[in-house]
Amino acid sequence: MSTAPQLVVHRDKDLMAQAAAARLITKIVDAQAARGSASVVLTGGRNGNGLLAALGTSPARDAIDWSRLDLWWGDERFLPEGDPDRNVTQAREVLLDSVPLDPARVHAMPASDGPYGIDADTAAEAYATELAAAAKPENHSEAPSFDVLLLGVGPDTHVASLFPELPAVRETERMVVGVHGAPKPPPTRVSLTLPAIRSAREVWLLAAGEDKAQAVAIALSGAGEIQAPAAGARGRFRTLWLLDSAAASQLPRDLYPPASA
Ligand SMILES: O=C1O[C@H](COP(=O)(O)O)[C@@H](O)[C@H](O)[C@H]1O
Repeated sequence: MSTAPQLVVHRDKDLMAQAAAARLITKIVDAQAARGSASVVLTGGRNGNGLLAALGTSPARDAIDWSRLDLWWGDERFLPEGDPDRNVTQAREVLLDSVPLDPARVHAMPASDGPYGIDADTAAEAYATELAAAAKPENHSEAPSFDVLLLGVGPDTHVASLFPELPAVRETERMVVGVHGAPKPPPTRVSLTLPAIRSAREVWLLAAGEDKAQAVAIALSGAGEIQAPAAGARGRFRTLWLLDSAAASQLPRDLYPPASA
């Protein structure tokens, strides 16, 4: 199953982050009530970290049972453990170090000084093995059925570390790949692929700011996923674009939804 994108436009990026955080808290609490635990795939970048920071200051964060939450990553900059540019380092700083997570449920992607050495392809294979171990037979996928998979949208329409025209966005079999020659530093990364992204129940794409406006308009106007990877990111039950008004400013009239403040 694949879902048509739904759009929610907020007044500005702070309100977008707070509303997305509130939405995520509800989704996690609901999933824990329905299935005992919840699984969320985190994204890096300004909007992903903005959401986590907003979640950290929300009084409702205590509604989450943090010990029954699995966290995964959509991509990672392939750098040494603790490097300030790693997505997991930034996520720990803005939120993860201040909540009572079960460390065994925090599935960070390998670092370049980790057990798989400096080979991003081997690191990607190891992460794929970890995903497969968490997948259930009824998922019919080599990846778990994540409750929510978050993706920041880059100004060039990249999501996770799937950049336009690079081999990673063309992958149709593997769940995780090493990325080489990324146009945004660092050049070496590890990323979920579109098939892995599409195994999620819900995919939420986050974009705020004028510099994202063109990417949002292109991805939502029928572009192909090889040229505009964000266009290929879809959830099985829901695909939600969470925007601020600046990022929505170049959307064609027929796509622009009423502002939801
Ligand atoms: O490098 C990355 O960029 C994207 C988007 O980041 P942003 O700062 O332009 O919002 C991010 O989602 C991805 O996880 C990250 O590795």
